[in-house]
Parts: sequence; C-alpha cells; structure tokens
Amino acid sequence: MSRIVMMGPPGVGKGTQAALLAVALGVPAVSTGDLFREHVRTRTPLGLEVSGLLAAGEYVPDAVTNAMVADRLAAPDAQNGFILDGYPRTLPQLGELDRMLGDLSTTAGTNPGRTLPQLGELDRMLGDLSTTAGTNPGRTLPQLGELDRMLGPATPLDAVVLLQADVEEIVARIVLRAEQQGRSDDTPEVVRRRIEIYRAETEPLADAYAERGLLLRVEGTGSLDEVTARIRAALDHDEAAA
Ligand SMILES: Nc1ncnc2c1ncn2[C@@H]1O[C@H](COP(=O)(O)OP(=O)(O)O)[C@@H](O)[C@H]1O
Repeated sequence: MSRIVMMGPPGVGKGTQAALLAVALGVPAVSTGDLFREHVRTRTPLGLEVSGLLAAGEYVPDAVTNAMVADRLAAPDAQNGFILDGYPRTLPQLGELDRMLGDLSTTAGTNPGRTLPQLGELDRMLGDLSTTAGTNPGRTLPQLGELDRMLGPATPLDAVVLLQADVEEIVARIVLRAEQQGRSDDTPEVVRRRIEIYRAETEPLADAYAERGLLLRVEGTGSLDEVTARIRAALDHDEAAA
C-alpha cells in the first residue's frame, strides 16, 4: 500500500498529510505545487514559464505538468512507491498517470475507465502473439518491447485519498497559511479562483477513481492528528478488505 494519490480542494491540508503519510510509509511525497514553487524560486526556465500561472491560481498546462511528474516518478526513490499530492488534477493528467504506471495490464477487466481503442489494440497484439508464438520466428523484438510497454510494470495505484472539507473552513485555513508562509497565490481572490478551477477540473477525477474502486473519502476537518488518524484508518481498512 504505497502508491497513493492525495486529492482535495486547495487548503484542505493534503500537502501536510501527504508529507506525514510519506514519512510513515517510507516513500517520497511528490507535490507538484512544491516542485513548481521550487522551479519558480530558483528561476529555472520552467519556473519562469509557470510563475504567472501559479500567481493567478491557474493550472499549468498538462503537457508541462505531465513531463515534470514523469521525470520525478522515474527517480530511484520513487520506485517502491510515492504519495502524489496535487497530481493528477485534470482528466488528461489522470490518463497520463495511468500510462506512466502501466495501469492497463493490472486493471484490465476491472477498470471501466480504460478506452476501447486501447483495449482493441492490446487484443490485436495479444492475438498476434498467441497465434504466432513459437511458430513465427519472424516476430521482432521491437514488437515484444512494445507489448511490454503496453502491459507495463505491475505498479498500479493502491488508493486515492480524497480529503473533504467545507469551503468556509478552507478559506479560513488558507488565510492563516498565507500569514504564516507568505504564499503569493493565497490572496482571497486567487483562493476563490483556485477553488472554482478545482471544482470544474479536478472534482470529476474523484468519480473516475470511485468507479475503479480506488477512492477513499476522508473528512479533512478537525485537528491535524485527527485527520492523520482517519487517513491511516481508511487505508488500513482498505488494505484489509483487499
Ligand atoms: N497537477 C497540476 N496541474 C496543473 N497545475 C498545477 C498542478 N499542481 C500544481 N499546479 C499549480 O501549482 C499551484 C499550487 O498548487 P498546490 O501547492 O497543490 O496548491 P493548492 O492545492 O493549495 O491549490 C496550482 O494553483 C497550480 O497553478
């Protein structure tokens, strides 16, 4: 149980909880917000490209975000697991994460989110392989390599934790955090914009993961320790049920 996505509206505390869970499970917390902020702080080309979007509370384009996450998840420390915080945030990002994790093989038959064209293509390749295996010396290593790529490593997600909280509490928290950390994207207008974008772009991902039986809804209000305990209980219960 160590490949986990943390979802939730801005300010619900998912970054803090993701970091605590990562320490408890001995895997890295991968926060796209932190990665972007670090690029902005050190003025890398990526940082310069995204700083305006972050300041306005707008999402960074999927292609940019996907490339950054793919790079991070390829690092050695992420091979045994990770807690993803802030990714995926859009349906295309969800699809891209599936691809990165080689989700097709391990969820085939249980994953209603997979697309027919993908399945058709895989069937065709498997058909080719089974009917020619052992008899057709002409099949090439590159074809097998491609099939391996499609089947992917057996590293699907274990769970998606959705932290929930009401908007009033969230806004109060963000204002407090702004005072403590001085984040430039924490003005009330930008916070409102981020919540609006979250509802439109990110909330639908919860349904997609729920359909796969991966979603764990956890109440995000209360003290930090209470929320941590609730997350652990939900994950333990889920693991016991698996
Ligand atoms: N997966 C993502 N896709 C697009 N933009 C992202 C993504 N993750 C982070 N960002 C950018 O970084 C900003 C800060 O993200 P984050 O630290 O997760 O804050 P919060 O969850 O509190 O809004 C976002 O408002 C957005 O501009």
